[in-house]
Amino acid sequence: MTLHLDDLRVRRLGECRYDSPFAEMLSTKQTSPHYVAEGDRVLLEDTVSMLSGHSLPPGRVPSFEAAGPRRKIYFDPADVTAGIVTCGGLCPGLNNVIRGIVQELAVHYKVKQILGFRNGLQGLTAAHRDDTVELTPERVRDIHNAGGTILGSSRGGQDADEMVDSLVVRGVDILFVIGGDGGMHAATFLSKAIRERGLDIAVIGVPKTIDNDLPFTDQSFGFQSAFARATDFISSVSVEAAASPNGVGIVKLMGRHSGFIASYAALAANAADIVLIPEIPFALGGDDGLLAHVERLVRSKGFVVIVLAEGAGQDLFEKHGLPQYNGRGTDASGNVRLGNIGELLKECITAHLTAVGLAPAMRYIDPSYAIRSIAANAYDSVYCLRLAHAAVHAAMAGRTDAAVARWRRRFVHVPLSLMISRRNQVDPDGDLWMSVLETTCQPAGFGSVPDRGELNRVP
Ligand SMILES: Nc1ncnc2c1ncn2[C@@H]1O[C@H](COP(=O)(O)OP(=O)(O)O)[C@@H](O)[C@H]1O
Ligand SMILES: O=P(O)(O)OC[C@H]1O[C@](O)(COP(=O)(O)O)[C@@H](O)[C@@H]1O
Ligand SMILES: [Mg+2]
Repeated sequence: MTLHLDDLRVRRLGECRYDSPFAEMLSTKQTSPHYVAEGDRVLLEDTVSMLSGHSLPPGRVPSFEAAGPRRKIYFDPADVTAGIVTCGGLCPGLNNVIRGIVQELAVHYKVKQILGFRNGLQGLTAAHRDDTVELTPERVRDIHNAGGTILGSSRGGQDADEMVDSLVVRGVDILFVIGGDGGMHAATFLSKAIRERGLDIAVIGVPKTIDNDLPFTDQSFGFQSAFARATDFISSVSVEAAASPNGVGIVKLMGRHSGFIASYAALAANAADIVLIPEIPFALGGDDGLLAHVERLVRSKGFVVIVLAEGAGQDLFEKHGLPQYNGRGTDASGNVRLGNIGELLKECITAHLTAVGLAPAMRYIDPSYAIRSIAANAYDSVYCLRLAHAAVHAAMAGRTDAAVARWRRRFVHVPLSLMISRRNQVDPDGDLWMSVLETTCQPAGFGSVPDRGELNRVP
């Protein structure tokens, strides 16, 4: 997908006429290695070859608007009611983002009111719109010390027009949607409905997901805390496997379509022999298949440690006639329910090793919810706070239909249309996967497999 400068422009509700509380602080600021001034832009691409491929003057090269406070703002803070909603699966740092948004809005902009909608987008339906939480600095003071979200979250479809009605009824001028790919889709549809009705409401997304599968953001918040926690489980399983005759340790981690958690956790633990991710299909049988490799490792080193993402090997269920582990339909938000690849591997590896006289000591764990329900670590706490500040500045300056993100270490505004335009996945030809191969010493592939494009097609 070739992107042009115009694809990266963010929508504005109108002219900024009010003085910003940050005007004085900004009066002397200009772009420096550590600051991108208002009006300057952040490059989409960062290699000489990609830049020279455009043959465009610098001002026309694809770039994002820099996030941050503006000298002039769109909304009169004294009249602003803001709303916050958290959607989808839990992720470390949700409370940090809520707290950061509330503090920035209340302390610096001194807005009129901040409402927390409960239990995800369900809170924006007619039946639940009046059951909001009044968010004040006092109410959010300690929430960042806990995982989860004080607002609650949910999956499940809601009608965009009904949600816009709720915003109108509750007098909301700015809505912050903290969500993953689903939440960003919902925010896009909300924005569209708002535009079609000619309403003056800003919608700003804050991209959230432990899967790190959202595009145009270096890493989504909470990802680092989540994979750090996953690392502990890999280390435990590896100790168990190493201490058992023919030990086989398997850790199944989250990651529906993207193997970032599995890859990073495996690198951090530096104890896995095999990493399996959705982006790289694999075969079980044959001399160059997964089972033969596992057998070789058990024979040569005495044990094997496998880290896998839940979305890996989804093509194997049909192929091996194992319908009992097959995924069934979709969840309430339309996400495909996956087959349990961990159980499938556990069964196939046990059967194979037993058949060749190496009956294994199987150590299988699935710590999925244990890694995403924790509080944010120090790094993510800083990141969440800065994203929250960026989200508030964007909204107060009348930006809408946009998300805030960190891109190439700078904070930027990304149109929501781009946030939902594709999925971020581990590139089998990229340097992250190369590091995984270098660390695990696993072969580049296991057996002959279906075409990658077929498997990873974005639905
Ligand atoms: N394509 C879509 N269009 C509109 N709303 C969506 C879409 N996908 C998901 N949603 C809504 O967004 C919310 C969050 O989506 P979900 O997939 O559960 O989590 P996440 O935001 O973490 O990806 C849900 O309430 C869901 O109904
Ligand atoms: O059991 P749940 O709540 O449906 O969540 C499972 C899914 O949530 C995730 O943790 C994150 O997904 P989202 O960020 O899109 O909500 C996935 O890795 C996992 O498949
Ligand atoms: Mg999602």
